[in-house]
Amino acid sequence: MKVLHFGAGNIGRGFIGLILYKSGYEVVFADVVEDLVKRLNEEKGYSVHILGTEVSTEDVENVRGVMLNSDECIDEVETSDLITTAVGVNHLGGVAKILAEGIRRMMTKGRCSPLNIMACENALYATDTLKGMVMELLNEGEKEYAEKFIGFANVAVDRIAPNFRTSDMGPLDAVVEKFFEWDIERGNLKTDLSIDGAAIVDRLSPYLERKLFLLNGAHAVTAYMGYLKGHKTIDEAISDKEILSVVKKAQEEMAYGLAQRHDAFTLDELKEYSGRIIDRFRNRFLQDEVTRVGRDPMRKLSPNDRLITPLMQCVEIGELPEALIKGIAAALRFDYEGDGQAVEMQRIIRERGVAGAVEEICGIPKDSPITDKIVVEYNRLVK
Ligand SMILES: NC(=O)c1ccc[n+]([C@@H]2O[C@H](COP(=O)([O-])OP(=O)(O)OC[C@H]3O[C@@H](n4cnc5c(N)ncnc54)[C@H](O)[C@@H]3O)[C@@H](O)[C@H]2O)c1
Ligand SMILES: O=P(O)(O)OC[C@@H](O)[C@@H](O)[C@H](O)[C@H](O)CO
Repeated sequence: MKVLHFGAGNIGRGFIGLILYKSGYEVVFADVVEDLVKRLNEEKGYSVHILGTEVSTEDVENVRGVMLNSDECIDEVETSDLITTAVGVNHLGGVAKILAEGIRRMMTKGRCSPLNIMACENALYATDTLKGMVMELLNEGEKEYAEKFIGFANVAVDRIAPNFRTSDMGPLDAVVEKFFEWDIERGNLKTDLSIDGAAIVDRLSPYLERKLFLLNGAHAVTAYMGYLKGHKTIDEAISDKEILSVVKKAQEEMAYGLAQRHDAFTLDELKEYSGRIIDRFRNRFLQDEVTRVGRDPMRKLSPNDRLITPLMQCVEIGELPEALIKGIAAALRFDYEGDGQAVEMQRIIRERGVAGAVEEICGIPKDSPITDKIVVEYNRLVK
């Protein structure tokens, strides 16, 4: 069994590559960084360091690398049993082009064995997004072939994989926390999957929303408030009592909205889940930077992501989530110069004002009472 995984970054190597290797897959990585691909082919393996109060190491062996836009990569698509991605949702377009070429090649060669594809990105229904992009590139006959043989399954993936490395780690080594969760939507798989530790679920949306809002939404609030107060890492930020109280309150607000929408979890279960997330943020061994967790603020503030979707869910049921709004205001103040989207967002704020930026980035009308509230909080926050 072979998996082609797009994106040999933190989560690609530290989570997806490791789990699939342990489940018996031969792992091939596709990436856009030449040095990384070269190193994967030279070293053929790496270690994953699992850091917490207990420390352990697991090895991944027999790996290879291919460049994204290469004929070799299209061949790997054609001969893979499984394809996964962790490239960042904004980079799925480049992957879609190669997948379309690969599917064309599968069809030409008469391949009749199914292929499952999963986009392991932090976004709502990223695999549906990828499928849409691939289908746009196929003709009618190819689309029919894809519908028959390619399973596009949405997933929720969870494991914190920071940028932190120590000097005794190899250049390909990855760092992760011990906890992980991988939920896969059953209905869109074309063939059974056996991945150690992954759960195949009938209804993915409650799991996906729970993870994206209560973990990633809370993570973002921690990062943006932490950045404003000069904290460098997530564990440092969450140990700040003022930040902790806003993050916990924001989780409560989002959980309330979630519980109204899904009967999969009770409010108490969501509360317990939220508490476990906070404990994970406290992991000081990960040294997870607030600038990594806050990266791409315009993506995180977009209408279908971790902050604005739960905000609008609360508004729909007549609630105005004060703490979440504070987190959103803090996100708008993220001006880290090492982040292209932060720089662009600050340009928009300078040119259009905060309300104009909320309209452009978050999709909330400029003259809405929600925007007014965000602007008030923005003005209250001082760096
Ligand atoms: N790090 C985490 O804790 C974590 C956990 C769960 C999910 N995720 C999600 O996984 C994705 C990757 O995150 P990460 O932290 O590993 O980022 P990362 O920057 O460490 O890795 C991304 C990798 O993708 C490569 N890449 C970019 N565009 C590509 C393309 N078109 N084709 C192939 N490779 C490409 C980059 O060169 C890089 O090696 C994101 O969507 C993120 O939200 C991250
Ligand atoms: O990867 P992003 O930029 O969407 O979000 C940053 C973090 O919240 C994220 O990477 C978490 O560490 C991860 O989702 C944990 O499962």
